[in-house]
Amino acid sequence: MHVTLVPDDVFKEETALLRMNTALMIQLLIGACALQYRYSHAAEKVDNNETTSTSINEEHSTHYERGGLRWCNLGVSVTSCPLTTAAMLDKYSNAASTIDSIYDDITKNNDHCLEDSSWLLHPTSGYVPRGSLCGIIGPSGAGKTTFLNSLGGATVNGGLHVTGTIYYDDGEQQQSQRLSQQNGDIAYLSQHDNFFAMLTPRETLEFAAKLQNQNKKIDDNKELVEKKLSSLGLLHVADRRIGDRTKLDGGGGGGGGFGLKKATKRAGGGAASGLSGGERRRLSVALELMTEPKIFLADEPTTGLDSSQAGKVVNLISKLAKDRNIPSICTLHQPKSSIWKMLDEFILLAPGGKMCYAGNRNDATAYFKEIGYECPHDTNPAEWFIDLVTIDTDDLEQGTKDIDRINFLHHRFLKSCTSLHAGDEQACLDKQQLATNSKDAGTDNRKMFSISRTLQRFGALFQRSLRQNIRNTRVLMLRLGAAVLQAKLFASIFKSVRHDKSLTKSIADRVALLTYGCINLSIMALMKTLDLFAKERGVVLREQMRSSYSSLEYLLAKVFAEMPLDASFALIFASVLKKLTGLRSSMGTLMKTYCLMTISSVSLGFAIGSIASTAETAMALGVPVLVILMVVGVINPSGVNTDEAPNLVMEWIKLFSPIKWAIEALVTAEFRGMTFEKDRDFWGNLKELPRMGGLAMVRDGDEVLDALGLGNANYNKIMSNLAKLTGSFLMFSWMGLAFGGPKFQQT
Ligand SMILES: Nc1ncnc2c1ncn2[C@@H]1O[C@H](COP(=O)(O)OP(=O)(O)OP(=O)(O)O)[C@@H](O)[C@H]1O
Repeated sequence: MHVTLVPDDVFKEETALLRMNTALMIQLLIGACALQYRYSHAAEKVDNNETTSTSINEEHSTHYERGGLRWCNLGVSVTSCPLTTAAMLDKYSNAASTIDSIYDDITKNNDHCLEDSSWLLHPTSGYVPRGSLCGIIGPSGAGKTTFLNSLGGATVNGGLHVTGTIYYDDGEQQQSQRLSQQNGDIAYLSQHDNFFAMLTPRETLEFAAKLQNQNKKIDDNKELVEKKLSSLGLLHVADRRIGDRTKLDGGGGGGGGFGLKKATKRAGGGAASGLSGGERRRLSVALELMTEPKIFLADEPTTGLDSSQAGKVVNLISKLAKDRNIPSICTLHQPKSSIWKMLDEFILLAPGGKMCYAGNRNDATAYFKEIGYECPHDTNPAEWFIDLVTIDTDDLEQGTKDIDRINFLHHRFLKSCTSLHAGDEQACLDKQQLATNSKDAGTDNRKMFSISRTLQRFGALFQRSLRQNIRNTRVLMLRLGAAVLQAKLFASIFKSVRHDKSLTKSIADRVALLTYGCINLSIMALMKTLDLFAKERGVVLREQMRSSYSSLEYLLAKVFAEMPLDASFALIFASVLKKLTGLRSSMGTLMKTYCLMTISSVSLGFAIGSIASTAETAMALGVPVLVILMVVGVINPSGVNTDEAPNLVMEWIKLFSPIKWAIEALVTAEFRGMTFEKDRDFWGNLKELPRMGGLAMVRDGDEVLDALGLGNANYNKIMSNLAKLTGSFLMFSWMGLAFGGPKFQQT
């Protein structure tokens, strides 16, 4: 999103214009001491059949001096609809057009745009002054998040069309400036808190400080982190692991690894198993404030909190709006009266994103009273307003009445906004030009390449990834136990593969043993990677939206932090298997092959995770892919019929199976050059020969390989192919991360 800082003088000129054009500005002199939008009580006779009506008087001069966030004709539609608020006003009024012919033309050429169903957010213009907290309220599905996303440039490309322009006026500077989330100008607190569960709040903030304030010295960043922890009341949990709220144990893991013992001890030992909902929200706020944002947006910051925690969070956002003198806007679900009173401004949205009010909270009740909807004394105004714009979907007759009422309120709101007149539309268009011209301003210095900064970012990412992996001691112990137990289990199932058993009797079992080892390790590596990757996705998307680091830096950090750990379980599995069985391959060969195959499976997990948007999609994609690669990778134990023409599709899919390459490598190493014992008499030796399928009557290891279709196979070549496949998966992962993530719409 481009939010443009508009010079003071532009607004001052506009103010003068509006003063001249609007008779109602006389009211401004009376209310000059007020610092907010005001809804004038002065009656204005409008349509013939209407009684008195108020209009929303924007105290332009006062507001413009304070500066703030302003949007012009901001709308979100499902098809491209270049309509303006004025055209919308015309639609509802059904009266003779008072707007420029240009808008008439637009309307005529876009009939579908006049349909309510085309809009998720009907185009409107509005303003939130600096230093104020504005709440967006409305029934579920009204379009609150849609509106907030369009303000914050967080509307994902694909399907939806955002039109209009957004400006930021800081009330002081004279230069136009481009604002964006990438530059840290817009803080956007999303509905869900996403963190690395194994990190502490202090580490989480230090990581953000390192990446977002790369120009600052380490000590300055540390000081900043301490300040944030203190100001947001998080000092007492600063060294406690954040934990995962989706798990019953609040984060799992016994603690102890990589500095965690110290962290847990300081936080009060075993009781410290995760942050509460309120603490997590405050940590999210702290993360958004690591830069100096000029706008603070929050999507349902009170979701999942009890009323006391919810009040604290809204109070915090209100305080930061005032302390920093920035506009703060948050969507709120049924705010209780204490939260309602904290709001300076509020926006009422009806279904379809029809704005029915935007302005000062104190003046709202008077405005609605004037138009015939007086809030009863004993009712929370927030509830009353939400009820006004709620459609009864169970009762058809009542539903129709509700829709009529909403259309009336929406129309009156559009009509009351003096800033929506044609002259102002032109001002919007002028500023749109200004925004376009100033696109090059404000280069994001984090994007600039420098080796030291790249290393700094890589270091921070590596450390975070390592901590996340190594601190989950419970999972690590489980994986270690599984590696040892599975090796023991396989050894006991395939008893014939023992030192003291006949070699010739164990041919088929050897193939099966090596194959199961591959399948087992591959499943473990892939599933763990998909799970972790998907859990990190929310955090990474947020950080990438800020251009905190490149996809390559993130991927490399993960590769270096996670792969050695994953490979170590393969080493343990291979060593136990070698110890307990009579496999002919050396310990080194088993370790090398199982390790590379595990790394390849992890890379496959990265590749799938990079294109999956959620954990569910990753699993839904990962499991069938793994099954297919497993089925095509396993060698048919009854031998390969080389007379039959191979299925080309199958052969092509096989190339992408780490399991196939690993099995072939292990089988080749196991059987190449193997000779069978021949110390029995002729009949004894004959009796010992395998008699199963393609392996029947083979006389040495090379014949086994011939029977399995690996007569010309070379261990080193297969390993090199497996390494190349791993590289390809990593390359694909990088491309998936770099190009596959959501793209956001510019307004
Ligand atoms: N990409 C999309 N394509 C089509 N319709 C969408 C899309 N995203 C959201 N909607 C619809 O837009 C409407 C507004 O959604 P939005 O999430 O903004 O509502 P909300 O007021 O925030 O709701 P809630 O309070 O329940 O979170 C809903 O009817 C929703 O189904």
